[in-house]
Amino acid sequence: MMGLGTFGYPAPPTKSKINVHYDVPEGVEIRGRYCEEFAKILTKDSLQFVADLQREFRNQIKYALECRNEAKRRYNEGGLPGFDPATKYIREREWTCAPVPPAVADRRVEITGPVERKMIINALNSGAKVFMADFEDALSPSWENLMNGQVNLKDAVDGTIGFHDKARNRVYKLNDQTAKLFVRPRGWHLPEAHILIDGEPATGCLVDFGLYFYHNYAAFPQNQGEGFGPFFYLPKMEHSREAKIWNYVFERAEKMAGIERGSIRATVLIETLPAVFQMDEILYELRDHSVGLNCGRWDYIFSYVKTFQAHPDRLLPDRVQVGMTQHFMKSYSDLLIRTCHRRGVHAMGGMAAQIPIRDDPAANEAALELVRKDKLREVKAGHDGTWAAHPGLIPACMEVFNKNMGNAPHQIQTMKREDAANITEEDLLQRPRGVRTMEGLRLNTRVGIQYVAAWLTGSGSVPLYNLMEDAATAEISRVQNWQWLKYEVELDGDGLGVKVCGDLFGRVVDEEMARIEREVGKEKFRKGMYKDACKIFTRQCKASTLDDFLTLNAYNNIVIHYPKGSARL
Ligand SMILES: CC(=O)SCCNC(=O)CCNC(=O)[C@H](O)C(C)(C)COP(=O)(O)OP(=O)(O)OC[C@H]1O[C@@H](n2cnc3c(N)ncnc32)[C@H](O)[C@@H]1OP(=O)(O)O
Ligand SMILES: O=CC(=O)O
Ligand SMILES: [Mg+2]
Repeated sequence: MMGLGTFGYPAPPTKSKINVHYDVPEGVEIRGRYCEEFAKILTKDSLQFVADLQREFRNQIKYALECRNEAKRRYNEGGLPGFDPATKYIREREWTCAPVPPAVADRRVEITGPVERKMIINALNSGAKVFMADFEDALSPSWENLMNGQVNLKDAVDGTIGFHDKARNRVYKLNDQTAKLFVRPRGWHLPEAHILIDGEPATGCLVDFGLYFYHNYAAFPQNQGEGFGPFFYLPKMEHSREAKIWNYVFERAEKMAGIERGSIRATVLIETLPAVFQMDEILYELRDHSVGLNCGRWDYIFSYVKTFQAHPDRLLPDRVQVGMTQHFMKSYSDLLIRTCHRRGVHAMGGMAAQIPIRDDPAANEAALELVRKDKLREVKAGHDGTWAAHPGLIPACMEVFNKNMGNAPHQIQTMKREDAANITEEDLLQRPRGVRTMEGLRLNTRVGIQYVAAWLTGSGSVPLYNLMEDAATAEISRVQNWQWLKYEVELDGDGLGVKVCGDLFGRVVDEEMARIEREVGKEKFRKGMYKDACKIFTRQCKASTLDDFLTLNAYNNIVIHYPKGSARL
């Protein structure tokens, strides 16, 4: 029989259960490993709920994704994203979203992290107001990670989650006071290849949402939401039609659960360039279920490159130079604040990528100072809260927000930012300023390869060179390399005047692989997946047509079907 690890954490697979199957409703097939703990999540009823969502919304999802392709075609033919004249009435009329639920009125500092058991406990205990548990940028979506994540979240909502780190003989349990939980499902574009519905891979986010909602809607409002919830973050949308689907999904879920309409609340990440022109429209679609927007700054930068992939006049400078003070980034954050506050909901700031540096106090202080500066800019601009990547950063972020917001839970009424009403399409699209360097190319390459290597082995967020790296930051590295190679840009920032070409990139890849091997050590390099990662990353950087998503392209590498060896996607 499958044993259980300490505190109910599923133990590694044993042979005896390989041929045991999940009890599934008609039309549903599970191709992921069987585990008794997973079976408590993958019940017939919860799978029926996921299948119902899939059947009801699959055509709308397909259509929304086709519309993304259609928009891409327009941008590739020289078009620019902009405000939609057809929905001017939504932008111009006065209306507000439903009032913010009391449980999450104060969100001044939010911590994010993957749905890993120990990290969930640490994050909930971190002193942050909110924990965003991530099935997305911070998670490698392997079957094990996803299903363990569902087990962990259910225990977290029930308040029973615990963990025993045997190696360090350390026991983890929840404090009396914990952060409020938000969950971020995957984006619309990612399939779940281990669950087939009517012969097709399920939509990843419907699996994440459906299973989590089904198992937690009853306990959440009582334990976490003060009558509301569950709460969600929604990633990577490009248009309000995608928000409309989420709104239908929420209504459908509320109906199934017999809970009041508007119980579910979600914050939408504005992290694609097209979406910045749809902020009112997105809030409008979700007005009964909204609790704000968030500046997903890293994916936003990635999206700028992707949207302008056929516009060689809009190339990015080195990644490190594309910060929030670039005019297009500042305009995006200001307009987001104005839009949210006008509609009565939170305008959340984004993630500073710095993390604590344990072995170098001076470097640590410098990193902390960068975080403080970033958070000060956010709170003064009018953001109601911000993101931190690590528990060690919570006190510094909290101090900045406390000093500037005092006891007020948010700035919705006090920072209207009417001045931002004049922000134009040109402001939002303005070319970023800066230079390109060989070191920029090298850094992109060694970060990108190491991130993919981690992702292939199950880690979706990693510390690299004292920064947090996740799928969004890695995407910037990938598409920037692609863009520079495609347009053979001149590296104009280091006085060398070298042009990026295939030969140069090949040499950079070889040298950076050698550097990675030196840095991580021969043993780890040999055992890790650096060579596979290098293949995937360089292929994507050199592709004649830009892949839409690094993780979509790499996904087949982490799909493990049972019985082993059966066909993948
Ligand atoms: C662009 C975006 O989408 S941003 C949002 C998505 N990205 C993220 O959420 C990244 C979140 N952050 C992380 O994953 C981690 O901080 C990393 C991977 C960057 C660094 O993690 P580590 O190498 O484990 O850091 P470190 O060794 O300093 O951790 C110290 C302790 O803090 C814990 N910790 C670190 N980050 C977090 C976190 N975000 N949430 C909870 N606990 C955390 C560690 O588990 C460890 O706990 P322990 O002392 O009990 O063992
Ligand atoms: O999800 C957040 C981002 O910055 O991307
Ligand atoms: Mg993101």
